[in-house]
Amino acid sequence: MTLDATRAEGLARLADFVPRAGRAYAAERNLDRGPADRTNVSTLSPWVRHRLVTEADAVGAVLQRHSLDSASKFVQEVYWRTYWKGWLELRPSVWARYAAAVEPALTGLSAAQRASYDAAVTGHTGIEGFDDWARELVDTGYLHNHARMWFASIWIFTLRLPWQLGADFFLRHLLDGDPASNTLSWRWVGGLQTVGKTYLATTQNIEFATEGRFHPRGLATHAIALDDDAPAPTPLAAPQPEPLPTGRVALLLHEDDLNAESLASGLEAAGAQVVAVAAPSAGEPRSPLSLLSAEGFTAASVPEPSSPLAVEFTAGALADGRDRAGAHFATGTDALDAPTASAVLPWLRAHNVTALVTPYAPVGAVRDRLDRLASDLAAEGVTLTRVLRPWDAQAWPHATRGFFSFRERIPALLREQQIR
Ligand SMILES: Cc1cc2nc3c(=O)[nH]c(=O)nc-3n(C[C@H](O)[C@H](O)[C@H](O)COP(=O)(O)OP(=O)(O)OC[C@H]3O[C@@H](n4cnc5c(N)ncnc54)[C@H](O)[C@@H]3O)c2cc1C
Repeated sequence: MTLDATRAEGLARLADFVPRAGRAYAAERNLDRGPADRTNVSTLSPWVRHRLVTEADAVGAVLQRHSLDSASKFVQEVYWRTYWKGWLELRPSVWARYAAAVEPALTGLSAAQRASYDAAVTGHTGIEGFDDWARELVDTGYLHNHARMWFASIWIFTLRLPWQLGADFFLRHLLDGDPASNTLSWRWVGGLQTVGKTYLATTQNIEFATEGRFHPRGLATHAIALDDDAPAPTPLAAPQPEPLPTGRVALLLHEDDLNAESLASGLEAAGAQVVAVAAPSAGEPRSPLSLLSAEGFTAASVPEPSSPLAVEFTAGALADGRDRAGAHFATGTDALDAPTASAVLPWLRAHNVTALVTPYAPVGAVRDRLDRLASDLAAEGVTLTRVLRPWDAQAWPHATRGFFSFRERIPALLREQQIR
């Protein structure tokens, strides 16, 4: 994986992948041929995760070349991301419970479990494939979807380690580490997401889909769904677009949405004039354990509480998003130490602005941070308006049930987006 965290690189990868996004993707996407050959998948997720490339960019480019019928698998995969984001948005307590469970899961490990955990995250369990994926994840920041499923299944059902710690390990190291896709996929493997349905990794499937590279022995032969201490909550109402401010506004970017250019027409139509652009110079702590580690919690002394690759990728993405927005709005740009009131207020005063806009951040660490910022700024008479993207506003209300009912909406959602 290159670490070029720019929209230009993401679009170049998308253009390269488009010819393979139709029937070839549908036929071959489930094969994990290893890090040297990723041509059967797009590897776009780190760019999409930060919206250096938007979901509309990816689906739009593919449907320029292929019919929806032949590219249906690719389009559905992109909509899995949208679905997971929407599902969590309607049930924010699932994120809060996961985040709160990580520290007790770590401190509650017995000595034998801690040894097993340390072996798992450093690739020393002796389980063929699993150890290779642990090292590949740390070395490259990427794993094929099936390797993620096998890894999570072996973590939960063979090693019997708490799923929350595996999810944290992924979140720290994946360049595409994403609160919704990661947390809910781990829950899905463990049988918490779709009641009674688990995912069991088998030697046969791994051997087949890795084209014989791995033949792990001693895997669990049963996958009994994990117990949930609280069933999935009733979905909340989906967020609605807020009225946008008029006149001079400052734009604060963050790592969850670095495509301010595509929000510009909505801002302009509302009469908002962007006169200053800023973004933090670094992303939020990658995971609940990274956050604890940053706060000095010693039991969080896990190997690499913040993956240097992921930290670097996010910082690069923030700089690229900031520069492009500055060029688009023809304003100066600033890099803030952090999106806190103590950094934001002097910046706003320097530009003589009291209205701040930011792309809507879905449930996760950035959202937690922006909620604190909004309340601190309100006390100073500054409003923070979150700009909800039509892509999310149109799709999220349908994430009330399972993916299979959500996916029925895809053709209508594409029409609303005026894609095809
Ligand atoms: C345990 C587990 C953890 C995961 N954690 C993450 C995560 O933190 N961040 C993340 O972006 N994805 C996560 N995924 C989903 C999926 O594995 C990755 O999105 C995909 O492998 C990215 O590789 P790609 O870009 O080559 O995908 P492609 O196959 O080329 O798919 C195209 C795009 O569709 C989206 N996509 C594909 N599959 C999924 C999926 N199952 N769920 C959501 N979006 C999908 C991604 O944006 C991806 O870039 C996880 C899956 C599992 C099983």
